[in-house]
Amino acid sequence: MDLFSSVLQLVDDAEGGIRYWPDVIPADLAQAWFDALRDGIAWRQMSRPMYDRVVEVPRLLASWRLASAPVGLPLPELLAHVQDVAPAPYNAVGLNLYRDGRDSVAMHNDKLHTLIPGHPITLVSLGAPRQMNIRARAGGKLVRIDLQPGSVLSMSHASQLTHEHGIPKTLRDPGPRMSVVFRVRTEQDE
Ligand SMILES: O=C(O)CCC(=O)C(=O)O
Ligand SMILES: [Fe+2]
Repeated sequence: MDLFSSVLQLVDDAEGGIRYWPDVIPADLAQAWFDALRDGIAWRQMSRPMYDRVVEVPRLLASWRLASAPVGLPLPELLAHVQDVAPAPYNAVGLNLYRDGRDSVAMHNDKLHTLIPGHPITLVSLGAPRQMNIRARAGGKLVRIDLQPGSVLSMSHASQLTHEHGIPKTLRDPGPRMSVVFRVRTEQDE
C-alpha cells in the first residue's frame, strides 16, 4: 500500500522522473528541524566570478558526506523520511538557506560528474514555501511547483540531462526557507 498516495508525477522518465510528495513530515517537526538546522550550522557565504566581478551566491550553503556530518543535527531523522518515499544509498547532504525572497538559485541542472548514475537527488523543504520552476531543456511549458515545508521532491539522475530547475526570486517576503538535498556521490569527489 502506498502510504504517501498524494505523490505528484511532474516529469516522467525510465528512472522515476521528478516526483513531489507534499506532506511527508508533520508541520511541527518540519518547523523544529528548520530551527535546529538554521541555528546549528555554520552556514557559508560563497562567492563566484561573474564576468569581470566576483558576486556573492544568493543563498547560504553547507554540505557534508553523511558519514562526517556534525552530530546533533536532525539529518538522520530527515534521511529516514526521505528513505520512506525515495529510497537510495544516499551518502552526501547539501543544504541551502534562502534568507528572504531575494535569495534564489538560477535555472540549472545538478552536476552529475560526482554522482552515481541511476540514483535520484532528493530534497526536503523546510521553513517558508517557495516556488520551484522546472523546464525541459528541449523547450515546452514551465512546471511551477510550490515546495511546502515538510515536502519531498525527488529528481532522477536521468532528469538532470533533460530538465533544469531553479528557485526564482520573489518580491513577496516569504520568510526564510531551507532545502536539505540528499545525493549518492562517488568515492572520489571534490
Ligand atoms: O532549494 C531547492 O529546492 C533547490 C536546490 C538545488 O537545486 C540544488 O541544491 O542544487
Ligand atoms: Fe539543483
